Amino acid sequence: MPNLSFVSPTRNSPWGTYLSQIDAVEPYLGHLSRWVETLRRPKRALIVDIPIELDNGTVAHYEGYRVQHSLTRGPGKGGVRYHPDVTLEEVMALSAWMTIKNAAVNLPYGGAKGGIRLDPKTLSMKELEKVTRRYTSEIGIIIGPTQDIPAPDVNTNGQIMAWMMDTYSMNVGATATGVVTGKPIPLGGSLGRVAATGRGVFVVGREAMRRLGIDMEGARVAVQGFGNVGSIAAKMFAANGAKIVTVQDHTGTIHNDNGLDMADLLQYVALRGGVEGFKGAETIANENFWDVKTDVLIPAALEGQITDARAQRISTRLVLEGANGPTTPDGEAVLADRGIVVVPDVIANAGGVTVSYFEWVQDFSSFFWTEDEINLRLDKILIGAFKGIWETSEQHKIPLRTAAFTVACTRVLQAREERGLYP
Ligand SMILES: NC(=O)C1=CN([C@@H]2O[C@H](COP(=O)(O)OP(=O)(O)OC[C@H]3O[C@@H](n4cnc5c(N)ncnc54)[C@H](O)[C@@H]3O)[C@@H](O)[C@H]2O)C=CC1
Ligand SMILES: O=C(O)CCC(=O)C(=O)O
Repeated sequence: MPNLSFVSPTRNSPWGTYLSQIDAVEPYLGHLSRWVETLRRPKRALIVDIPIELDNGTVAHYEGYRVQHSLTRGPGKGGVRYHPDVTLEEVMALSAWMTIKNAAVNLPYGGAKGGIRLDPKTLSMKELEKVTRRYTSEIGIIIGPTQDIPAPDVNTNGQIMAWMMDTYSMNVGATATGVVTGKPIPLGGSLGRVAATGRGVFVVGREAMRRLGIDMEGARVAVQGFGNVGSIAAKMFAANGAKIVTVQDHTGTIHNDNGLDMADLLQYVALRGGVEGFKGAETIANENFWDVKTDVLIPAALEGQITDARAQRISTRLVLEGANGPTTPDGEAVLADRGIVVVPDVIANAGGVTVSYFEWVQDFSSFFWTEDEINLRLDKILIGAFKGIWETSEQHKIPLRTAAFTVACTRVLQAREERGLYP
């Protein structure tokens, strides 16, 4: 299985999952399959040591990464994750999924991702700021508004982006708003970016439901992960008539067969940091999340959640991937056998990077759009991209994931071919 000396993926690990997705698309690439090997290796991977002085006076070292999987269609683009389980292999896979996602919605970017192996909940704000600034300086040699543009991902947000933008700007001696997206509005952030990924999950989900004949009104929805992506997707599904029956986050799993009250739950989570203990729902065992009968299941937390064993138990019609890489190859095979449709991450959660692109364009032109303009353009791009992927899936009789990869990899490899190889 290992195709590179510096990682040891397994079949269902993130990079192993990505490689199996590339294997699946290869037969649909025609003469471009000659170039497919470029997709099986990252262009560039940087590992950095991040030493900081903690509040108690001791020195701690953290491991950070920035991987640029592809720069063929434009600058690298993709988020930065803070999590204790972050590894080089995971960041490689996340960066590769950015290449595919950006091409699937036809944004003029390659793909990149970054991360720091740490638990931000154990750090004070001051320590978090130090880690962020040091990490930004260390990766400063490969990022920049026309080179690679980070953004928020798990456990990072507008504040982290503000520190990154400020550090990079200090180092280059000029304010560089375009170096990161997902910034606070006063620093050149875009209206609509915070909600964009969750909004996109809803918009793409609604399109898929329409095609599959699933009524939005009363549809039973379960959501794993109630952070930026999961909470906003859940709110939009509920606002459009669906019933959010089950929500799981890192604190626990709650269930209400009549539908959870989203306004109350959002307020509760904002105050308490998690869903555990929410009144108006029963608490169920975490593993039972996978047994709840639903019409739509939205994994919106981490990779590798839908394993073979869980896929056997899932009772739903549509899996809508808010998270990156939530379904393992073994899990996906079982879902396919059972006739459960999967709308893949590379289109379902592409709303965030699409509005990041709008933010980058607005920063370059110093001309800012209204939220209505942003949402209109976002919906149009996602609906158009999903239509193309759906039609490709019907044309070749292939799953939506392979169809999305066919559209995206064709764009990347066409660009690769036209650029040529020689320096
Ligand atoms: N923020 C963004 O714009 C985008 C995020 N994504 C992906 O969406 C997913 C979620 O990201 P965000 O919402 O931004 O992160 P977040 O940090 O805002 O929220 C993460 C959520 O996952 C939950 N979670 C963590 N570990 C869990 C576990 N073991 N079991 C159940 N729940 C768990 C947390 O409690 C939290 O509710 C990730 O896969 C990320 O890569 C994809 C596209 C864009
Ligand atoms: O907004 C961005 O640039 C990237 C978001 C991201 O990391 C993702 O789509 O997974």
